[in-house]
Amino acid sequence: MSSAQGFLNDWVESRVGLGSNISNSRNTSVSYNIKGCWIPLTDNGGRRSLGSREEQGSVRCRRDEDRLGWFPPHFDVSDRMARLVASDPVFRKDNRAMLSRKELFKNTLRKAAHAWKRIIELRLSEEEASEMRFYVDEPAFTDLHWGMFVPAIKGQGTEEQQQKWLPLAYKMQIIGCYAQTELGHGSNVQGLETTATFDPESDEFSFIWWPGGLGKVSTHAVVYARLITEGQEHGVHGFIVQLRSLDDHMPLPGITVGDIGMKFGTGAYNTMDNGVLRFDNVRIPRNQMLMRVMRVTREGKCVQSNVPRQLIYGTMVYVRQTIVSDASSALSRAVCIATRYSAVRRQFGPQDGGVETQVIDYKTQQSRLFPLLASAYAFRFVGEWLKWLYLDVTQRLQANDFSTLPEAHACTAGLKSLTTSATADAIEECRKLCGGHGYLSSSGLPELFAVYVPACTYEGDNVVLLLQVARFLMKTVSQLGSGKKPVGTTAYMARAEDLLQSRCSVQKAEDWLKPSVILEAFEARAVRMCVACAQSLSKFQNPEEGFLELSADLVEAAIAHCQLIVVSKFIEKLQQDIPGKGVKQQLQILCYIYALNLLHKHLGDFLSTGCITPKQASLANDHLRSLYSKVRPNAIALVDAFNYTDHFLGSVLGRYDGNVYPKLYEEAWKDPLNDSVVPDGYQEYIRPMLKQQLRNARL
Ligand SMILES: CCCCCCCC/C=C\CCCCCCCCCCC/C=C/C(=O)SCCNC(=O)CCNC(=O)[C@H](O)C(C)(C)COP(=O)(O)OP(=O)(O)OC[C@H]1O[C@@H](n2cnc3c(N)ncnc32)[C@H](O)[C@@H]1OP(=O)(O)O
Ligand SMILES: Cc1cc2nc3c(=O)[nH]c(=O)nc-3n(C[C@H](O)[C@H](O)[C@H](O)COP(=O)(O)OP(=O)(O)OC[C@H]3O[C@@H](n4cnc5c(N)ncnc54)[C@H](O)[C@@H]3O)c2cc1C
Repeated sequence: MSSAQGFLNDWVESRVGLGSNISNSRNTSVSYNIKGCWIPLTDNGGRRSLGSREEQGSVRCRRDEDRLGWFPPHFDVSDRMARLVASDPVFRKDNRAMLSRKELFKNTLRKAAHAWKRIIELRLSEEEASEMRFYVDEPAFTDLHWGMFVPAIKGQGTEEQQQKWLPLAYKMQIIGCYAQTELGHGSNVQGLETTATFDPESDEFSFIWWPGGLGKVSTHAVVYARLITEGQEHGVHGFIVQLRSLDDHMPLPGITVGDIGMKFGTGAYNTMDNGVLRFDNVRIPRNQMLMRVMRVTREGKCVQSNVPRQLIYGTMVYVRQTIVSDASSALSRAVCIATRYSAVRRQFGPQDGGVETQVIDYKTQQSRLFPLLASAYAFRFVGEWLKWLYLDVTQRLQANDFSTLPEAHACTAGLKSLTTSATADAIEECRKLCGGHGYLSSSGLPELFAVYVPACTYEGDNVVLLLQVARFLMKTVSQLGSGKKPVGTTAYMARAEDLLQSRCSVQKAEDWLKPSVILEAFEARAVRMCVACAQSLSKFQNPEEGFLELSADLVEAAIAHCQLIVVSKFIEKLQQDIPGKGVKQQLQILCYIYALNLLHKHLGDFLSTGCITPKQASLANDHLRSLYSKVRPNAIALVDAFNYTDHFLGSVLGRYDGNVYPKLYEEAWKDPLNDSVVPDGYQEYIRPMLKQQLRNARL
């Protein structure tokens, strides 16, 4: 689909198939784009009060007003959508923490309906619509409709089923959710208790089920249940089930559906109607089972297709891939707030009464903040790469090549886990980096944290996902001697023998500036941890027992492997042509910071596996410290490059103009508690208490 074409028409008309599973696949490429472009710093136009040091930098983010040269196409779209949303009063940021659940939810419905109206009116492309959703910045039922319901039908439905359901879904004439998790089973999908029993008499299924899904909006769901025909079980499959009437939105007979109640935080993810659903002998036609993987005949016979069973999990692979890019967005947002505020905030300083020090100039602040800045870039690049990997695997699947599916599963699962855990921790760290004001709602950080943390759980608990990576790695190690060459992200394991013996060549701090040295240290660490786990596993008679016993070590090995992927994709990125004066050098510095900070944080792994010596670790740390000084002059430019509008950031501390204190003061007066000078409850509680004290004092 070209972005010039209308989003709605194009989606409806496009030929559906597994290969079109990625929403913005046509815009995906192996190369990377960053939102923003760089030119030598000239002046700051007097617009900002973020202190002075950053103005000494050699690079600076270009904003709309100084368009001069190269812009990645994605930047244009993203920038346009950011401004469209920011200038539309319907999309104004409510103070979500202050709204009741009902108001919150209704506001979300209003915004989602308005977004859809604008998408149609403006004939937005898929990429534009997706950017609009991003900047509206409110979790909504539409995420599940477009992000899971539609992909589930595309990935698991037959051509016929797609032709029937997708046009309805594309026009939003039906709204769907992804109903897989039960009260008692989430991670263990094969353990789902919901059953779909085929009844050959009536050509229908019946269900009993308890989901996490959409409690108030969806008319339809893809429900996952264990298929039973002729008294036999045939594993978990997806079924399209209508939940509510398309006339009056009432639940259909046999269906009990509602919201599961308030979740973590105020505002935050409570804009979403996560739901409870119960089926009592609900019957659906046979052809509403998604049958790409397995077909049930009119007589109730199961016919397996040539597509692997694992494709039933395909929607999760797709969404996990999108979650990695989202991690970079959430992280860059928090880092943008913390970095700008750190340049505004001054504490302590010269004893002679001179101006106090900007907190961003403290080495401790830099050592906490700059690795997070580096991670935001690292996750962006690995997210782009993962999109490419996903596109590649879907194209191969179309051609009946299933060989890269296990790797795609391991990469999406592992990187989803790594990036969401790091991002959730980073948002909280950014809050602390902003001191007391970071705890204010108006900093934007508390809500960002509350909205973001469930990403560590949904789409697969992060530990459960790392155990999937570990299984894949153990399989790879076990095949090393068999002549089967590891490929893709495990290709380095082919050099296992060398990597088990290798000695790090670093002798002085600058030696850590060689990408090959860094890569080899990370490869050696990952191989050694994997091989050590494999050796320990081999001592168990029962491998499953061994896997359970060693699971904590296996998770560590999986993390080492995933960190290697992120580091290597960052290094690969730097081998490409990167336009803009000084840009590549800055990215190089961030890449080293990302890698050396990981090395510092996981020193135990590197030392205990003998990959590096204590002396080399100390040199790495010396070098890391010196890199912070190189980032400092460009720190503000590096966060401006994310090109976030103040509307999107929703943070007084992260304002582009740095005008923090007057705005904090202004914001405080907006609180409903300040509507009256004397608070409600004064007469009832405070006055009697004060009078009592007075009486006691007189006695
Ligand atoms: C404002 C309005 C705008 C409107 C318009 C906007 C337009 C916008 C356009 C686009 C918007 C897009 C938005 C996207 C947004 C997305 C938002 C996301 C919100 C997320 C909400 C949350 C949803 C959920 O949580 S859904 C439920 C998720 N559940 C899980 O993740 C469960 C986790 N568990 C599992 O995955 C599995 O059970 C398991 C893998 C842990 C275990 O499986 P099991 O079979 O029991 O075990 P195992 O034996 O280990 O595995 C068997 C073999 O299968 C392989 N395998 C496992 N998983 C996969 C896989 N996924 N893919 C491939 N292969 C897999 C495994 O390796 C084994 O293989 P082997 O070879 O036999 O070893
Ligand atoms: C905000 C939100 C939105 C959601 N949206 C949806 C949705 O749209 N559709 C849907 O179907 N579901 C949805 N879910 C459900 C979500 O997918 C599950 O909660 C998730 O997959 C985790 O499963 P669980 O709750 O069973 O966790 P559990 O598996 O019960 O995890 C509990 C603990 O046990 C540990 N654990 C579990 N298994 C193992 C193991 N084998 N080895 C070691 N440790 C283990 C985990 O690490 C974790 O610490 C949503 C959840 C949230 C929070």
